[in-house]
Amino acid sequence: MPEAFPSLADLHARNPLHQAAYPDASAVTEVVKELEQRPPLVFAGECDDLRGKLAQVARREGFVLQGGDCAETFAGVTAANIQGKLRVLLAMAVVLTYAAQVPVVKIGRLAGQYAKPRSKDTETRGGVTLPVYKGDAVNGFAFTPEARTPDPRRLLEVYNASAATLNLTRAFVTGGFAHLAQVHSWNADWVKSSPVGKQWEQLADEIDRALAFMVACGLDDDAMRSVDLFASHEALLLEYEHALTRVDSRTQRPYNVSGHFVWIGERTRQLDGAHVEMLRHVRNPIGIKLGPTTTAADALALADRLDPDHEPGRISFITRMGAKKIRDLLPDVIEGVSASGREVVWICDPMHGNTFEAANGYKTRAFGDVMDEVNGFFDVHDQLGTWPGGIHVELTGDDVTECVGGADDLAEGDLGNRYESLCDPRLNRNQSLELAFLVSQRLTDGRVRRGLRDLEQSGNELAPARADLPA
Ligand SMILES: O=C[C@H](O)[C@H](O)COP(=O)(O)O
Ligand SMILES: C=C(OP(=O)(O)O)C(=O)O
Repeated sequence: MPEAFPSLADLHARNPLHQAAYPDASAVTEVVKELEQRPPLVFAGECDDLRGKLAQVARREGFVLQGGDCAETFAGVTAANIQGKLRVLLAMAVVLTYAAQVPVVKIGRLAGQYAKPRSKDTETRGGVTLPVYKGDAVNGFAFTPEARTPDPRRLLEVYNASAATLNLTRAFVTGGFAHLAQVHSWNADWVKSSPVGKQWEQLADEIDRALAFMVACGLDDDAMRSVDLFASHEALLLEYEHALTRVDSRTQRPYNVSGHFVWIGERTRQLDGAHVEMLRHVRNPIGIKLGPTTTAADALALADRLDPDHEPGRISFITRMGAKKIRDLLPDVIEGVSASGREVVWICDPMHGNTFEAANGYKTRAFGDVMDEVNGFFDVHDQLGTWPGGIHVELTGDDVTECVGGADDLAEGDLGNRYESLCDPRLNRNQSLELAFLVSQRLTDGRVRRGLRDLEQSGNELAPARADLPA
């Protein structure tokens, strides 16, 4: 008999971190009641489907691409903005699937990513101190006392914005927009002169030819019409996540129906904390961020608490150690978890350990550091013989200037041109696509190396000559 889902009061008794300090408790109660009446945003069966796909990834049969805004905004719920994000995610997925030949599990950081844990509770400008912006789910970005006061009614707007985003996303990915025959049109307005734009055009041409060949052979290309794209966000605000946890009529078990995949952040993953307690009861596949202080014992304790049954696909560890530290810190954590016999999904978040302040005051990340962390992630998995299961990236479909470097060589002086993130800097669409090409190269290298190893082990006579290829 599964344990009862804890009440909101039980969770609050654990002193949860990074919550909103609402001035009016009765308004919170009203909002929670209303949210509890709203229909689910996702279905339990879809969460099970994703758990199955993640189990395949853990078995080395796929790769996760998880990406989207650092912080979604209500103003950003427009067709153009959502389409832009989907185009870049789908393009990255095509690069990984076609170039690296791995099935890609696509998970958007979208339709719910509206709340942010912050380093400080307040912000001071010109001698005035106000509550810090904690995401549109909590308060407004404008630097006024009215905007910065947490307002629980914003949670209803989170629900509405997420529903609208999911609705359009479902229409895009199943209604023909994602058809592989459209790859050219997804990015028709991309700068063709940029190196990554040219690389994309070449790949799109190849895909066109491959599809034409399939059709000429009499094969149906209908399977290429639609794709699966799942929604994810950090399960941070207890009022929202709790109100959207429902008992599934098929299984009588609780599911968080605000997104298919929810994760616990680096700042709220305390073993006895409210977030771990809440998510240990739900059946969704869940992510856990692991920063540079994580030990193997921490990771194992979290896995034991959140996945006592060792259920395939249940747990994804999203590591974000920083480019300088990953090669030293990650091996112990992976070895400790692997030694326990667990098969988890390992995902690399190369963003959150690589943030710095530019000389002109912008919070930024360098594309070189992002790539260095991704390379470190692949290096460590190659050395240990474990599977690098995916990447988790903050990105946008627009031409923003928030991260420096990349093929277009953005400099710190360019950051002010188009810095739009309300929290952390995102890769723009060229940087995102460039990252996908580099990751696809690492996956291809790994495939070649594993193929050679298998060939060698099988005693095939071709093996000695091939084994001379670079390690
Ligand atoms: O996205 C992660 C955190 O919410 C973010 O990095 C916190 O930013 P801060 O350190 O500016 O508060
Ligand atoms: C807050 C985030 O990351 P982390 O918990 O890893 O700091 C995030 O991904 O938005």
